[in-house]
Amino acid sequence: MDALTVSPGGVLEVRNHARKGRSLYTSRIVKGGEIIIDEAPLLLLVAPEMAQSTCVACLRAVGPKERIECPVCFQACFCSPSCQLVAQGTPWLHSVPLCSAYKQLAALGLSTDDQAQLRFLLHALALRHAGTPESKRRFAALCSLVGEPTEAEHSVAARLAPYLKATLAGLNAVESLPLNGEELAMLLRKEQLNSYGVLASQQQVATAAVLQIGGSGVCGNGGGTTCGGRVGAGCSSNSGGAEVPPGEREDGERRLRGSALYAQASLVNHECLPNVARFDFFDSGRPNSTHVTFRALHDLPPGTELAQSYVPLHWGLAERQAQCRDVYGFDCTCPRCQTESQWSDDEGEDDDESEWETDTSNEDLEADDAAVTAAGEAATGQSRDAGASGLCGGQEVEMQDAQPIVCAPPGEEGPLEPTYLRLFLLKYMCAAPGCFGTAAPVKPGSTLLECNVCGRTRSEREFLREIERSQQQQQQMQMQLKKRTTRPRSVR
Ligand SMILES: C[S@@+](CC[C@H](N)C(=O)[O-])C[C@H]1O[C@@H](n2cnc3c(N)ncnc32)[C@H](O)[C@@H]1O
Repeated sequence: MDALTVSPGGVLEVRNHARKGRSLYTSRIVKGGEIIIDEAPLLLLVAPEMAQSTCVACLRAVGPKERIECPVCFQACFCSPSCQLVAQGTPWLHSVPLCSAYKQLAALGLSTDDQAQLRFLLHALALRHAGTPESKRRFAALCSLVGEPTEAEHSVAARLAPYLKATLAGLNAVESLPLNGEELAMLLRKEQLNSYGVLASQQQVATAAVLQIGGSGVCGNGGGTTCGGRVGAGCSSNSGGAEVPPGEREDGERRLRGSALYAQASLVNHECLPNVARFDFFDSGRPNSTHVTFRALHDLPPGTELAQSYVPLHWGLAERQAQCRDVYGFDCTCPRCQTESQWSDDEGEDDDESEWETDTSNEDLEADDAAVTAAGEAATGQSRDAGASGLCGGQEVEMQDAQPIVCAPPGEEGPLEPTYLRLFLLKYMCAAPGCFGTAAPVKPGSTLLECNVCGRTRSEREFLREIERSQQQQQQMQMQLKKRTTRPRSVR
């Protein structure tokens, strides 16, 4: 496979994957914890229901005391005078034509979902209309993202076109803008497939709860990844470590403050067991706070395809597959799905109690248990036979003294070893109650993992305690199974 392009730092290449389209591959060894993408956005969009608490220039969450409301349209706010200046002076942020379009839009009394889609179209068209080298570059990058419109986008585009025309009066350029349905539908599809949802901060969620702000600015349980800003994609945020994860709603969905589109980050495909995690820093106050970064979960050899999960790691097989199919338009056949679809078949047979009463079940559990023990020992270097090999991902891997468990996926083909899957989820899924973010090493070589949703860190020692707890649960299950298997059949 020839590389289509090579990233400036030479770490990544774009290649075509037969099934997934374009994809990013490592071109050298990448260490776990290394940042392999650090990229500025093409477009930032604030969710209409968060317009009073999210800076339209940098997507920072702002409290009522510090926010500066747009004195013209009252439909946007800024976190500082400098952001106000930047937004008003940038054609695709909040320049006079967009401000005027926002004002017109607010007067139409549309649903927040329609407003969100119209705002996206307005910003995309403002990019196209601005005609500066920078806006042309951004619009070309937006058009190069994947996304052939479906019937759904065609009908939404046809329905929204008259409203768009009405609100565009402020751009003074209705004639020169591409208002044909095909182009609008294409833009909508590209946003659906490629935008990243940005989680609301805790304060925004609390305020929204008090004001009972509804709307569609949510994503399925914070999943997302990359894509499907309004509904699905990569909702991650480092807005603080709290009991209730930022952005979480009672119904388990996470509220979004907005979404962002990135050129390179949009090329990262999906696997249900990712090897990178996305981190964002909108509330950090640091330079480049709108950049998205991707960190490797573990060491990646050259030629590894980058994979993020478009859905939260804790989602079940059926939910994950439905989201991939319905939102992103593909059937996920990744190793985790293959493995869990076999489990589902087995589970279907569990209704027959005799299945549980075979000795094989116990043997399987004991084998798993031994593997977890071996991996756990290897993780601390406690193995009695240091340097011996242990079971990980169905592969024999060399366990070295005091090395953390590094379970690199065993390749695309075939299902995974259940123990590998269990260890992977224990290691990389945030352990904070109800969070379900993805954890990656804080820096190359570190064994401290940081969650990309709540920001909590977990040491290797804490991870080992998780393994122990998991083992204890398994042992309890075994005891229960043994009790059942020793029951005389006649008393069933
Ligand atoms: C954000 S884009 C990723 C980059 C895309 N492959 C491209 O060529 O631009 C998301 C789209 O990539 C494809 N894709 C991502 N992960 C996939 C997977 N595991 N299997 C099949 N297609 C996948 C789907 O078409 C999906 O809608």
